[in-house]
Amino acid sequence: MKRKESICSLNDIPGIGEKMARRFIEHFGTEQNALEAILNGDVASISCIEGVGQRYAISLVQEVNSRIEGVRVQDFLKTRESMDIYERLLDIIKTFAHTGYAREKMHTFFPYPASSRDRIESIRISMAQHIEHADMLRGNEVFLSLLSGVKPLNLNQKSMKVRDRVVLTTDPKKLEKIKKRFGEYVDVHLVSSLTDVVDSARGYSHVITADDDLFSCELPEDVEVEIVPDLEACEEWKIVPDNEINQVSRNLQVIDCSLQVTRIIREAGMAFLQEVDNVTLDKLEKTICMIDENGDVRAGTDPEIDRLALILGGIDTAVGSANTFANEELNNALKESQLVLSGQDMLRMMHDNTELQSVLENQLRHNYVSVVEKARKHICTTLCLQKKEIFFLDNLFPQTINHPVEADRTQVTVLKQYIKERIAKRKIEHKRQVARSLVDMRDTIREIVKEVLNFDVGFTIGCFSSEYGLSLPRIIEGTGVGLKNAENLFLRSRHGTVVPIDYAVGETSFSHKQDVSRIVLLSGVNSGGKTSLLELLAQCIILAHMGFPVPAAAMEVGLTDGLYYFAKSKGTLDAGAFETTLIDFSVVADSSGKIVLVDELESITEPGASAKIISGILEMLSENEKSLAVFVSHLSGLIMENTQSNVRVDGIEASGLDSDLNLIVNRTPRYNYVARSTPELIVERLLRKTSGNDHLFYERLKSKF
Ligand SMILES: Nc1ncnc2c1ncn2[C@@H]1O[C@H](COP(=O)(O)OP(=O)(O)OP(=O)(O)O)[C@@H](O)[C@H]1O
Repeated sequence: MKRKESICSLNDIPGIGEKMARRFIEHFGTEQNALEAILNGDVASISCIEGVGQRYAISLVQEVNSRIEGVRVQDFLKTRESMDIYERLLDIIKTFAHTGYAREKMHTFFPYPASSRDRIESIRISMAQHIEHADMLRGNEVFLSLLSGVKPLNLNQKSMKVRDRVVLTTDPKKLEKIKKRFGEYVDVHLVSSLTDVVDSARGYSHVITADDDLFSCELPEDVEVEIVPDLEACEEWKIVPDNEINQVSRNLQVIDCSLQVTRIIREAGMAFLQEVDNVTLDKLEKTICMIDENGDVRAGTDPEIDRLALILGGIDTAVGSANTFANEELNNALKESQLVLSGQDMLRMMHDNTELQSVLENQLRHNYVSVVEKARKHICTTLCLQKKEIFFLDNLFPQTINHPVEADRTQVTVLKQYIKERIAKRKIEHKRQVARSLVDMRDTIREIVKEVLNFDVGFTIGCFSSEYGLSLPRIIEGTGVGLKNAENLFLRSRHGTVVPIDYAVGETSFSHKQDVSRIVLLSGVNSGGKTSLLELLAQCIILAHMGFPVPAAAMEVGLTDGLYYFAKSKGTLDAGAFETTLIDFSVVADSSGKIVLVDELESITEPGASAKIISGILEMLSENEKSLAVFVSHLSGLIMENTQSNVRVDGIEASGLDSDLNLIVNRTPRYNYVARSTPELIVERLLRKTSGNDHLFYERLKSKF
């Protein structure tokens, strides 16, 4: 086991060089955030950093954990195959995660050796709560879909420059300071005359200044300047509320889902995130409701902005229908118009064209004025215009009579511009309000999202446990493993149902007739379930040492220092590979506590020699009081002939074939019983399934038994 270390900065983490540290800081915003992500095991977020894959992220988090806790994954999982079982277990558990965060964080759970009993105990304590949470909420579809919408906050995006805002100052010294603070987000200009101010201001919808000296002069009516005293020291949300809002708006769905998840957990009666009270949750919900995903003011949250937006959106249509209305009305009036001229009038007109024009115009003016006035009023009522806005339309229709009547587009454009500026100003105020609240709630937001993500970590384990009906094992003193109604998870996830097994090795209260043999040979029928039982033992032992519940109705286990699982080798090995296998096994000779599970080691060489090697290994193991071993073998008789030690032989036996020609197997081993491999049953099955030449072939083989 390694010495415990403390990690206080990215520099303390081996493997993170300067370049990588920069990427971490860029991604997480600050070094503190980056460090927190690593220490919290946020594999999902770390994997998103450019040039960091999931594998690296997992190994980095594991490495840091192992430095802090002084334990590595390999400390308990002593062989590649035990590591494989652990990884296959994780694959099953991970399918119960609702967030990528929890899915990846599962890699930070691993089995601890007996020396880390405190760590195992503390994880075990939290399990009851995880299972309770899962039982209450795993059937709640709304909750599950909200939880799936949560992911780590995206805080690494840089704020965009706001193009329609400018800060003006008359002081070159202030200019530098203001530029330094806000230059990245808004334009900052130096002005020295009223003309400068007007020129600068007209290009922006919002103008801010720190100095009131120059601006006390008379500004044109269309130039509005906001004076913010002590600009260098004022809060950022006043000048660029957009920054604070954008941090939230790009995470809006995540925050909203986290809020709803928090509420549902609490409504289910569970204590969750107690440091954030419901009043704060309400306030946060109200605040985030005021903005949309683009950081804009959400429609429906400010009646004045909504009114102005309606004007902007409806003005073209309203003017269009006013034109139509005016022309129709005028045409109707013209139809009924007649002109009666006196002789004198006629004479005057003959001499002067303008006279004709003025007579005609006088005749029509009354109709024209009343029609265009009606049309103009129609626009004002349709768009609910207010006094100042109506003023822009005073001259919407030309004074001189034109036919067809056409509203003056430039008037409309000026009104639109005015409305746009009003909206921009109003939005600034609205955004400032929102940003100010968000600044206060910045930590709360992080806390909520973080806690919900961590909730899913426990919830994942809880759902896994509830789905498979797992139970927490009882930790006992001494060397032993006992299982009641245990079910191999790999078989269950593949086949759905399996036959539950009772089995015990060593000193447990489940042990058969007080038999406390620690070293066992497991014999039995082909395809009887020996490998599956060995795997089942490994699964339960690994999960128990992780502090997790196990796939058994009950389990007793004495904690051990390491698990050695050796899977079945694929055939007789050549000399080199045989030597390597023996070297692999030499590790079992040390005096540490260990559980050794071995599947058909005999195939490494010829049966006689294998039996001798296996008996030698068993003898060594039996001499170590703290070791426990189960060796699956078809050579139990031969091995027992070669050993002097106290080795028990158990057996899984088949009693025959059922009507469908399947083996009738008792999957639970019989204690102290050498079960035959009964290959004759397989031959029998083939015999009964075939006919003709094949049948004759199997008949011949059968006669040999
Ligand atoms: N407890 C069980 N419940 C249901 N089916 C089981 C159980 N154990 C094993 N099986 C079934 O039996 C098959 C064979 O099991 P397994 O490979 O463990 O047998 P084995 O005894 O190791 O065989 P061999 O001696 O040929 O290596 C499994 O694939 C599985 O389908």
